[in-house]
Amino acid sequence: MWRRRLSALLPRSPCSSSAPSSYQQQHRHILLPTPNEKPLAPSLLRLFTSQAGSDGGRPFIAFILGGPGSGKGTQCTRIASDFGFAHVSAGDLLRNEISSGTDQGELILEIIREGRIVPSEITVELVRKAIESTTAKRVLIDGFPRCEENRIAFEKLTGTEPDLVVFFDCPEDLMVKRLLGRNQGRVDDNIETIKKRLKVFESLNMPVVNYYSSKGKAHKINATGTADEIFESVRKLFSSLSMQCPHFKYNRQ
Ligand SMILES: Nc1ncnc2c1ncn2[C@@H]1O[C@H](COP(=O)(O)OP(=O)(O)OP(=O)(O)O)[C@@H](O)[C@H]1O
Ligand SMILES: O=c1ccn([C@@H]2O[C@H](COP(=O)(O)O)[C@@H](O)[C@H]2O)c(=O)[nH]1
Ligand SMILES: [Mg+2]
Repeated sequence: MWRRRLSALLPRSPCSSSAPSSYQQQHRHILLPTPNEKPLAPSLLRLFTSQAGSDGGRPFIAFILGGPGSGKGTQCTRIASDFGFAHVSAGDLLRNEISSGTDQGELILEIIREGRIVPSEITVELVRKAIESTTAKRVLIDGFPRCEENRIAFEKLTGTEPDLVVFFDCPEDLMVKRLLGRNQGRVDDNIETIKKRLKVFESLNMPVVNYYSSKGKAHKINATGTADEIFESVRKLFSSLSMQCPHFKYNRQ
């Protein structure tokens, strides 16, 4: 199931930047709010009573989405530690390819430097391998899918959809401030590339968030405030899953 040929499955339209689609405009309003210890909506509850994460099946998969600098990586580290998830960062997988000097490393570096999206053939395969090689029962996929083409390619190749999508909602000015202060030597943390990444986020990443919202899978988290404050909302969301869903057991093994 995880090993279908990706090139045959890719949709025709590439992940290229464009103005927000009418689909995007129409669906922005339907994100689910963060639960405040309230019961999950029936549509979400159905998702979490599936067999994902149970013995013998595939792991429980959560896509973690949000703009550049919205705090995905920061929050994923905490979720992984408190709720027993493996943390797969698509950006880190791509950066590993660059530092390993693989054939595709140079192409990936050029694309990341320009704030564009790496072809699905490359990223989906890296993400698939990472999921397949983990023994964890719960996996966070941080920063993927980046566009509808990525999403469709992943779903076709793996024959699966995420069980949960978390969207970190953050104003642009705050994201820019955080990125400029990150100081990790990333080639894309400069104002020119950041502006491009923000455009790509609006035009190509948001349609993915909106797609999963329309399917009742996406939870929006307010990503302003301190990392501790944001994690409090995150903790409520993941705790509510564990209370209501028999297959989402997060006690450390
Ligand atoms: N709530 C917060 N308040 C202040 N700074 C934060 C907060 N969350 C994260 N940061 C800092 O902002 C920077 C970006 O955070 P992080 O790397 O988690 O974002 P990201 O969404 O993973 O970004 P990217 O998409 O570029 O990988 C980091 O330096 C991080 O320490
Ligand atoms: O699925 C993905 C994930 C990332 N990229 C490229 O990498 C950079 C950095 O990603 P971060 O998640 O911010 O670490 C991103 O701007 C893209 O250029 C990608 O193409 N596809
Ligand atoms: Mg990150």
